[in-house]
Amino acid sequence: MPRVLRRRGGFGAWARRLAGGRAEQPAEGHDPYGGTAVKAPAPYAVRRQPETWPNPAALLLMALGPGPRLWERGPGHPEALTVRLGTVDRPAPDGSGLLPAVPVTADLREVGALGLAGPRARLAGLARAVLAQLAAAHSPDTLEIVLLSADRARPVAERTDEWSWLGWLPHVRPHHGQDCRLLLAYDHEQAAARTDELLRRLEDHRNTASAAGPRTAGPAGEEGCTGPYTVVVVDGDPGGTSVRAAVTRLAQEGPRAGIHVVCLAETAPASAASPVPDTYEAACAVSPVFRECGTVALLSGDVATALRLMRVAAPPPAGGPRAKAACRLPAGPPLPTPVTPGTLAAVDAVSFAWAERFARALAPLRPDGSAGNRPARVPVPLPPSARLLDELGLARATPASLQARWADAADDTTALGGRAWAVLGAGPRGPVCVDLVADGPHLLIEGPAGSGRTELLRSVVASLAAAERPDRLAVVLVEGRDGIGADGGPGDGLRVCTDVPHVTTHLAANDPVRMREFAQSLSAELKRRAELLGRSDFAEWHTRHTASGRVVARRTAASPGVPGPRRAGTGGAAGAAAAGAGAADLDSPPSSTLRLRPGAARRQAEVAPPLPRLVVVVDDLDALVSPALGAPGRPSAGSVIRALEAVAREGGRLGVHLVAATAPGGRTAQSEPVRRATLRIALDAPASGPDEPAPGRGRLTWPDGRVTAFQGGRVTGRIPRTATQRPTVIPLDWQRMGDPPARRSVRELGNGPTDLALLASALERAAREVSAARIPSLL
Ligand SMILES: Nc1ncnc2c1ncn2[C@@H]1O[C@H](COP(=O)(O)OP(=O)(O)OP(=O)(O)O)[C@@H](O)[C@H]1O
Repeated sequence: MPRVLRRRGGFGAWARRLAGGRAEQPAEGHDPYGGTAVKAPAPYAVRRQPETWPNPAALLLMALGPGPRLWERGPGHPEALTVRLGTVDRPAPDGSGLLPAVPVTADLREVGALGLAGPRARLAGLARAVLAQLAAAHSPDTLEIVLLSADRARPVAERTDEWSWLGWLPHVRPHHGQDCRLLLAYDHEQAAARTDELLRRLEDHRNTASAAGPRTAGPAGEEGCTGPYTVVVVDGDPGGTSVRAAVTRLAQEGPRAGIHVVCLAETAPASAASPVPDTYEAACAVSPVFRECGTVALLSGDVATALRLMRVAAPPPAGGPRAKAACRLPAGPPLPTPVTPGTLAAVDAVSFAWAERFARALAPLRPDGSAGNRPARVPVPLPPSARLLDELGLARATPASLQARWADAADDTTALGGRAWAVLGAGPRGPVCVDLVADGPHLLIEGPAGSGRTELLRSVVASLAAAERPDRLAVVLVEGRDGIGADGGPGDGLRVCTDVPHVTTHLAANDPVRMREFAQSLSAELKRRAELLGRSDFAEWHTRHTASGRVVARRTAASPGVPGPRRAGTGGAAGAAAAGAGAADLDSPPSSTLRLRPGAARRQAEVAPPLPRLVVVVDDLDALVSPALGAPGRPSAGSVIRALEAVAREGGRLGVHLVAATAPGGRTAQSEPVRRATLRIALDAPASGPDEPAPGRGRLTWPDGRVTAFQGGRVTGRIPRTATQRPTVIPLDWQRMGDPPARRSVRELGNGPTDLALLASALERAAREVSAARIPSLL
């Protein structure tokens, strides 16, 4: 037992340790290793409560449990990114003797980048101890770890063997869309890919920060970053000139964006034979990034079990002390040097076996925090394709999950007239969702042929339906072009959406009589709404009528054996409204050409509410504005356009939204639906090639001018094989884990139903469960 423990063991000593303060510095002026004796402010805390920084034994227990302290430090935690590097015995503040093994720590947020140097075996042990602490204290949501071990001075097999334990940590998985299986780099290409990803993040952070305006300065004069964090382990020389420059930039600017470099350099231990300045220069020669570290720890002593932790600063020139930053200027001759003597401690180091056991214990664990508690997602490159159901969070679209969403919408007092949320696809920070009520009322999709306009309209219909029940939101489909096939396949325009229970009407521009009838019905519906609302707008009317409890028609549950709720009143929309929700609110119904959907009228029991939201979805608007010569719908296209123009003008107040897709430019540019769209999407021309994204790539411009790029969610694809429960077994090759995953096209399950068909069937069952009344058709 160490002498100090024998002398000061027991509870008394433990209590005194808890009351500890800062580390004592060795006497100024005497430096057995020959460093420049500059009096430094105590750079690293030897702080209170040593248990804040658990020792390796406690760490392993945290992982194996897993113990309650696992991942205890969230973003912005006062001890976030603070690691213990060793321990020191020091006098108790009350002079009662020595406090044994008081932790010596470094806070990466304070030091920016941390350098560790020493003989390989001990250096690896220290690095393992540091990374294990970080992984135990921070969840993978809060911290990701990136390894760059591409130094060709050592054989790759040696490097992969040494770091193979790290690959088990959940923190090295690419959670932000990085193009690899694990955030590891063992060769130049992988190192370049990892640093490019991090530099993009840095850039994005800078853009976000400059958009947000000046911020308060955090520790070390940096803008405080409250996570998520990235620790980049740079083992030796990171590689060629470009990667070296990138890592240097990350070490300098990264801390502002929560990116911290931990640089490892293999050197002889600092000793009388290799004084501190020589060891430091040797480390800088091994890895140029070492010079960028704000604090360095040099292993020292004959067997390298001691550690010298030193702040790095410019040597004091004749004129007086200089700021550390000054010596980074290319013109400034003085190079940074560690401020000796620093703190001398006994090093923390763990074995490979310890680290592998620890990492494998963490491997199967995932944070269970609700999405709301998680740190903001960092922006990621857009995926080459996206599946709408995944973006909707409905990978398993069940009636129960849809009912839960509808119930949530019903409780939403800010969406009294019904939610109109449309998820477009995957964006840089998760799903991109527009709210036609708050950001609309109208949405325009422009794009050249084949850019995915029709598919995006289908996704809009599907996601609107997932967000609100069919008696509170109805959808009307209009195909501007007459080119609809008869097989009902995915290339079949908007017809594939007609199984969604919210869809009341489907019009194709191929029958002038029906088109004219539709135009009249739509105009009459606008008129009916205007009369019903009087001077109030849609939201006011719903506020009033929700307060008086008269809006949603309640109905008795369907008796067993009676076919579900595909039914409505027989008197047209206005008649149904009058019967359902208080005829006193209605003036005499306007002359109406509304007719029920064929086969929909079965029973009088359920009555549609009078004023659901209505979304008119129009594909190929340009073909309606300028119909081709000889197009069958040409004679009546004008009447449909006039009705759509009325929707564009007056729909916002009446709870009627327009979602239209068109080719850009031409005569449509002057039409009301285009001019009045507050939300605008521009889709890119389709491109072919293995690295090109699928159609549906575009940019959404919000009403305030912000632009969000997204990859449109596909909804007519078939369930991917990866969505099934079958495990995949692949050989583990650490060296290749940093490569982009093999690009295999997503194999879809044979001839199964499309995602849209699956969703439509779940929507239909959910509608039946909640006894949703059917909104009458416009035709
Ligand atoms: N988000 C998407 N993800 C994957 N594939 C898509 C996506 N959107 C569209 N596609 C595919 O691209 C092709 C063209 O799509 P779509 O018909 O929607 O384009 P469009 O702009 O309406 O063009 P057109 O009017 O000429 O048909 C289709 O084969 C469709 O399956």
